[in-house]
Amino acid sequence: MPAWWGKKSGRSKDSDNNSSAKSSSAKKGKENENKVRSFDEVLLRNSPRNSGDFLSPAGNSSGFSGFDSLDRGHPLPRPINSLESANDQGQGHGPVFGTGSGSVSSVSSSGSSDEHTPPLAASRGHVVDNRLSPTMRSPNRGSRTATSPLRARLSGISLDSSTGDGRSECHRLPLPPGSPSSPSSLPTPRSPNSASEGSTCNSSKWRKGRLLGRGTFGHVYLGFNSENGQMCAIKEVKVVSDDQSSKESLKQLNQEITLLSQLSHANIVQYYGSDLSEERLSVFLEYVSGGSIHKLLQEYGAFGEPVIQNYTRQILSGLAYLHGRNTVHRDIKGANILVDPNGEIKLADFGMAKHIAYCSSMLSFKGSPYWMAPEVVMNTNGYSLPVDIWSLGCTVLEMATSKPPWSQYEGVAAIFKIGNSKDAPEIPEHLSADAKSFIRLCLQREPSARPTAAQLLSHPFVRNQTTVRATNVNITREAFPRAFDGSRTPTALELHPNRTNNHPFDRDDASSRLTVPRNLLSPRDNARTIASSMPVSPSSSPLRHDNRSFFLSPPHPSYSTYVGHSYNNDHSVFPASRPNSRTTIDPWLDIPQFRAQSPTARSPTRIML
Ligand SMILES: Nc1ncnc2c1ncn2[C@@H]1O[C@H](COP(=O)(O)OP(=O)(O)OP(=O)(O)O)[C@@H](O)[C@H]1O
Repeated sequence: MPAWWGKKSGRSKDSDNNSSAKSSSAKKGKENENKVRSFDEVLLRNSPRNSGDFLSPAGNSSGFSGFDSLDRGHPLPRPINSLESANDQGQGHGPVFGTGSGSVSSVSSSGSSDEHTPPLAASRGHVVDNRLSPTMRSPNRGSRTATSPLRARLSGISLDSSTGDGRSECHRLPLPPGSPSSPSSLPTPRSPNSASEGSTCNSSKWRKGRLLGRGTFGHVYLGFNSENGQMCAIKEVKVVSDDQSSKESLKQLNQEITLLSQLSHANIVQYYGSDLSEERLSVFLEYVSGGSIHKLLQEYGAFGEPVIQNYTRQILSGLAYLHGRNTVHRDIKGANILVDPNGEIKLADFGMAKHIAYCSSMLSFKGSPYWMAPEVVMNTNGYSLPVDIWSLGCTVLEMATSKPPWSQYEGVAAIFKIGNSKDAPEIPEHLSADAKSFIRLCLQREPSARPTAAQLLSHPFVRNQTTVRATNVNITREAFPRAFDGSRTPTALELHPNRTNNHPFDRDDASSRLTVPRNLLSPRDNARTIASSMPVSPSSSPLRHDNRSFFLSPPHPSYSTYVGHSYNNDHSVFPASRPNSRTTIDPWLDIPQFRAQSPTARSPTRIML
């Protein structure tokens, strides 16, 4: 039985609260407690029952684990000043944080990420100070100041702007370029105090516009600032205190806030601020108008290889930055990667992301099945940053074919295929040798065999700058291909005539082979070897266990339909006997009714345990 299953099923509110109580004496001050409570009060006030639903047996008013994890947090590594380190190899563009300590990560040393959700970053009294607008970005982004919401709280500053009449508190939002108080005109990195003093209700200037998209945990709207003409994306979750789904959504969004507020990179969607009212939690993000890769694939079909190369390189750049901060995204897929009109890629949806502090692996079962790494599915030894590399490989295949690997199988069957079979996903013949090599490297079943994001940035498939620039021009000029045109993909030699074969990934160079890890030399053979050592018994699959508490999120209704059988403790439908029961599956088909279901309704494709 995979270790995670027993762990999850053994988890209780009590244990959460107990562990919370233990560490709280060491870490939590009275003021933090009060602030944590203040959010619970919002929940409780909104509860029709206003009962003790959110009270732990110990009398702790912790609504859900996300709000009391101050007790359990671990310091994040001090961010690197991007002025020193920014480059395209995944280094930061650089927030400068106010202090070097006191921050809290979302993962504890216990390795059970679910139990360690960060405190509500947007809880009352939190003034967000990350005011950079997209238009204000410059390569020198290290000069910006991003004040972590949590830092403000830990600094002991009361920024509580609650009016007591149900109005929301306000958080600083992007100001217009050239504004006297825009970041560029700020004399120095602002102290939390100055943030407090300068707090004005900018969020009221943002007017909610049309719906941009819906996710599992909320809706995303266009935001327009009628005073300065700026736009942003507003991600919203309703606060309904007695609703499990709402609590889960808030927890998720809170997690996203905590992580995003500490990131700043050209290929990661920029966090601007957040706003908590009696009714909803809103997160203000950089608006990326081109939509997701998934949407582009739906509209225009599979991408040509130069576009895939270009996008992959940018995704890698964002991942290298993220991984450099010991943070794993855990849900890399086309639907979570946005594209701006210039072809610039932005990683989005950090609801699943986790910071890995003191543990080298995690033991929860989260992600989107088709892009999920084998170690996540099997999860006997935990998993870490390489799960994103696997998902990247799946995303490259998705861009090349407009479908994720194993999309011919229904969700549970796909999971079985990923976790329990020896098969490698099919790689389209039309791709170049470099592309195939890149995908194989990512899709190695043994996580430690996968190169890191930073290493992959040197792979010939993505490393040629000229090609990237040329591709960007093409994207601007021709938008996206109607469909993959079947034309011959230029060979690596044609693309890189001056390339010298002196890199570890250059498979033809005999001398370089000597310095390359064995697992990088022959990825296919290696994957086969590794795959053959994977557990293949269905009995070891998480899918086989009773008392399952995971749920799947919407976008793959074929999965949902199937899951309808498999999540009601009916193990007779285990996919081993089902993979061929439906031959044509559209993994993208959207079934709106699933959106209305709570995560505990066990419908969707995203899995959380
Ligand atoms: N910054 C943004 N700019 C433009 N559109 C966005 C932005 N963020 C999200 N969207 C749109 O909203 C949709 C849902 O957003 P997102 O995936 O972040 O929500 P979610 O609830 O976390 O979704 P998921 O189901 O993947 O968890 C996206 O697919 C995209 O179309």
